[in-house]
Amino acid sequence: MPGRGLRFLADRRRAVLVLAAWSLLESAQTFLTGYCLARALDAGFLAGRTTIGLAWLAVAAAAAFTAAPVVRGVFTQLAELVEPLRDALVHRAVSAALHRALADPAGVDLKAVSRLTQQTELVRDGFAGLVLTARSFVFHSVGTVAGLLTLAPVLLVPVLPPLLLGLSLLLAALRPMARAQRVFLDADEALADRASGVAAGLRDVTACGAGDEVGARTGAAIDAARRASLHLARWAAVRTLTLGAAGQLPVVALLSLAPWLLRQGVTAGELAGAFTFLVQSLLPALHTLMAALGTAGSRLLVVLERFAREPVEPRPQPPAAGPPAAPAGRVPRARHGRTPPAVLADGVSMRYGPTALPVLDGLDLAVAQGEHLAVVGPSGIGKSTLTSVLAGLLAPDQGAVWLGGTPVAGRTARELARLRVLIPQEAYVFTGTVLDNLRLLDPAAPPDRLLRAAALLGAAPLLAALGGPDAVLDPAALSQGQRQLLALCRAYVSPAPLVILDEATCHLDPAAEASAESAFAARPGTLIVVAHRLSSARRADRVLVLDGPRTALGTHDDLLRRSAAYREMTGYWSAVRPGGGKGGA
Ligand SMILES: Nc1ncnc2c1ncn2[C@@H]1O[C@H](COP(=O)(O)OP(=O)(O)OP(=O)(O)O)[C@@H](O)[C@H]1O
Repeated sequence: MPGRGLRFLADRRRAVLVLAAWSLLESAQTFLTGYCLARALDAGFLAGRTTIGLAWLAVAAAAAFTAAPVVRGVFTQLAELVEPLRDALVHRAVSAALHRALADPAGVDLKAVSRLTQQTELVRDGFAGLVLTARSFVFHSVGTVAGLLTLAPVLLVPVLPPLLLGLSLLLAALRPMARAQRVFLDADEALADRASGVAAGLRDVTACGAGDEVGARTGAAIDAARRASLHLARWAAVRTLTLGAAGQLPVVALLSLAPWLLRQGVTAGELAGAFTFLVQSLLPALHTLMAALGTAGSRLLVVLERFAREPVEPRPQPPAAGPPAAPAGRVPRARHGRTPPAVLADGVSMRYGPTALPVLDGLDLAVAQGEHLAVVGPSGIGKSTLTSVLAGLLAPDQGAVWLGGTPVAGRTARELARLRVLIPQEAYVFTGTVLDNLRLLDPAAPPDRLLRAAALLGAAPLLAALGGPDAVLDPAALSQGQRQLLALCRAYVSPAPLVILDEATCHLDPAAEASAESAFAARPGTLIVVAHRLSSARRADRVLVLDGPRTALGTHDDLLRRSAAYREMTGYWSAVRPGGGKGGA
């Protein structure tokens, strides 16, 4: 990074030199301010020659009047340095976003917007601030040292040692300060990612009964952010100490050694001039430099690192989730026998408010152990509401639900997790290894079982693309389909006998969806799928058509004969996509 920075400045040598020339004029001003005051006192006012004193002050005032053109010159040259940097960053951010979009057309790179706007502006402001303050400090120091040397070289004795000590301390603290800032930003981002991941997958987390586990992981992220923030605050204190050493100590030393300096032949005017150099020029310049280094500097470093990490070449495309090598054949399923049904809903009604129309109105449903049921219906009719009620996430206003003969009412999240697993559309994936993600619902599951499940569900190529089972996942880097595949693997190995997929395959392509559903159908247990493609409904043993008063239950062929709602729906699906899809893949 420093190498690239130097190369950037070397390419703009002319702007740097002109900026240095303007800055030299600024240090001449610094020099004149203290020097004229010393002469005004010694040769003028203290010698009883008021006119000469006033004349020296007039020279200092004239020097101050040149400040405006100097500042204008400085800022013009600063723009010559800063704007090309901004253009280069925008170019880089756009290229990276386009390449990312080409690599994953379904993915939405929200960070690109931040890089284009906020992060680019952060770099621009931070870089401009640093150049401005660093340059100002260097030239004010040159002006101060030149002034002290001209007035009386012995004045450097109290000033130079604390100044050099403070600056060395600051230089030594820069790296650890930047590290602390980087750790803080990383921890902060990790916390934000985790919080947004949990928020997006809250239904998944609740449905899985993984609240404690996710709470512990989120708590750990909060602790890490708190520790990083404290560490950063300690370095801010060190920065203040270095400011004290470099800026205030020379003033204290100058005042303390004043009697000795007077004995060395330093005049009162020279002492006042030296004091002016320190208090009016060096100290403010040092103060702004420290502030810029402490805040803008470390932020700049971190944001620039982000830009540098961003690939501007197309990334290798992760393989699409393909079908598993050989989906196992259907396990023979017990039909309604003496065993209790896997799912029994008895007169279930559900409305979202006292005055709202019921979404479910006296629904009766029995799903046999081992059965595969598809639920279809127009958007907003209540399919997700039904899955939530069956999974025990929503308590019905009337009626009751039993899973395998156990009433769901009053069960804890852990108890429910043993009875069923519900995978919604928004899959929850967290920063952790691939295996940790897969065994969220069964922490004791051996790795080979997890990998077998992944292979069955067609997720093996994805796992390989992610870097293997022990690779650490970045949830933000995963597409919706990839997240869904991981959540499906997790559900597959769950010990729950009932799996409910609420459009949990909607981001997979039809082939991947078919193999995932076949794998679930072959899994011992019962499967309920909210279908969003005709093909998905056709694969099921029975189909529940949710459509208010036209609600019907039967096999695909049976429903085609007797349910107008089902015929309309299949007609719509076929018209939208002859292959049977409703879209969304
Ligand atoms: N938390 C809620 N509060 C109030 N109304 C809700 C809530 N959740 C769902 N609804 C309403 O209940 C109805 C059924 O919603 P639900 O999500 O169950 O339908 P859906 O068939 O799954 O829809 P889609 O296919 O679009 O996902 C809709 O009118 C919806 O607006």
